[in-house]
Amino acid sequence: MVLAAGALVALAHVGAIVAFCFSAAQLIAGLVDGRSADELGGPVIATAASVLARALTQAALDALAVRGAARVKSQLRRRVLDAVDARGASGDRDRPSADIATLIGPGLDALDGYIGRYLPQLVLTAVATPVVVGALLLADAPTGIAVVLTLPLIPLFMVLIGWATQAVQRRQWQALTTLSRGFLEVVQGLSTLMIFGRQHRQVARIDAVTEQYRRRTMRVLRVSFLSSFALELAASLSVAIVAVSVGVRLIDGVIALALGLFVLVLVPEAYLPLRQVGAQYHAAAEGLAAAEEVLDLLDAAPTAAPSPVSSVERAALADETIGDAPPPALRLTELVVRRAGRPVVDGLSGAWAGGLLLAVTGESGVGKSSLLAALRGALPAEGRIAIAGRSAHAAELAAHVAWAGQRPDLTAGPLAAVVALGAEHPDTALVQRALRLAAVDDVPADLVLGPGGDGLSGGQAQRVAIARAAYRALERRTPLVLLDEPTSALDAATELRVIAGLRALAAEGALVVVVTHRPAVIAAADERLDLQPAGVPA
Ligand SMILES: Nc1ncnc2c1ncn2[C@@H]1O[C@H](COP(=O)(O)OP(=O)(O)OP(=O)(O)O)[C@@H](O)[C@H]1O
Repeated sequence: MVLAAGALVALAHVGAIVAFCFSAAQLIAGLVDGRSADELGGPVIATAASVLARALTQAALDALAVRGAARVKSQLRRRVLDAVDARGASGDRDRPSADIATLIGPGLDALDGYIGRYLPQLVLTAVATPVVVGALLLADAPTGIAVVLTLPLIPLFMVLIGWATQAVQRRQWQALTTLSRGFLEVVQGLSTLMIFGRQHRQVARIDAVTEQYRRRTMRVLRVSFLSSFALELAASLSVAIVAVSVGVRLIDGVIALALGLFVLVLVPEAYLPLRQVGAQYHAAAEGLAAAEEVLDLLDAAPTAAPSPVSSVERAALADETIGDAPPPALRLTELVVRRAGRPVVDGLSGAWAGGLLLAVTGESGVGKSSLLAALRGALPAEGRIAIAGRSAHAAELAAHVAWAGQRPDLTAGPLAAVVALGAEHPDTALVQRALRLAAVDDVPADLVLGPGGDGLSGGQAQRVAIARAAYRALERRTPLVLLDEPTSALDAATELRVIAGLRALAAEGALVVVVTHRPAVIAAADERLDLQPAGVPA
């Protein structure tokens, strides 16, 4: 759509250029012939009008290009974010988050060059070159033929230069990615590095990567300048050939002055769009390297929301309405959860009623957090997950679940807003209740948390995260509450108070699933699910 509009405006633009060359040639020839001011009035007005039209159409072309680039970038950003979201907690060890941040930040910004300048220039060239060459052939066949013969030199140079450019641009892009990855790693691990007194070593590492990036950028600039020079040279030589032929024929009196001038002014316009395509190619190459990565990332993303339902389970999809007994809050049938292709939960089945505290135990790395991730729809799983008697697809699970992960991951803001995260109108009484259930009585109610829950101790942050899950569970009446090692940072007395709170939460009707290594939580649980390493019989 934008491209079609661009082609129309480009046609008007090239029309203005031809009109300008024609009227300017008429004007100059008229002046040389000593025509009167009255006779020259027409060409003056035509020249002024064509200059104005040229400027206006150029502005319109620029505006269309900027709008098109903004639209494509925002669509691509949204799709990349959706793709990252769809990967869920499965993570991607081949593509760290710093790479993704570079990709959707400076990477997609580099697409400006491709979409905002290169593509419009390509459209302009496709429209302008045939029109200008056609006009030249009509006006003066020998010049037209000379242009037709020399014009292919430019794309030839462009292809040769393009190969060299693409390689250096790609290496520059890789250097930028390495630089941001290294920088993010250092920033993330700065406190650890300082404890071990290794922070200064990182300076040299960042220095080295920055230096590499600088050298690669200079190489890109060198190639860019050299290629612009080569293209200019090719175009100038071609124009010179035509100019000499027109000059000789003017002296011989074979063509009129007005026609000769028209042809001479118009000839560079035949080469200009192609030359600019070459120049814009450099701006485009960096964006293309980024675009390739974006497309790779989108290709690698799961196309549809992963379904937890295997084909053999389709028959069992009907809602559970056996007798009058309430369906279990959670029923798992042959659940398989994979990490990096390897099943960590392999064929887990079971049913648990609401109102219970269920402790999920097992050795470190056995797959407890992965199970919770599957239950909240953040990790694709095979088999069947039924919540309150209804089979739930991965995309629906989050709505039935309240969750607190191993890390509190608190947001900044007043305590009540952090606890009532996502609620449009926080219920103050419910916030108080959630804070009591999570034993958060040592934090002032009016405390304003900094980024990442700054201002709280580790144990306090953990309890505020439990309160946040409790608020959601109470407000939305979620059948499932999932907590991943909620008491790992607590002293024994506080842990007992939190356990009492979790039991009270369960008494409201939810199934409270707690991943834990703590004996006190295991002892207080109504049921225990002890996960075994995949492949080992339970
Ligand atoms: N993002 C990931 N990509 C690939 N494999 C992963 C990823 N996260 C975890 N794993 C692997 O999956 C397995 C299960 O991890 P999980 O975090 O579920 O274990 P866990 O039982 O919760 O461990 P812990 O008690 O130590 O928290 C581990 O072997 C781990 O190496």
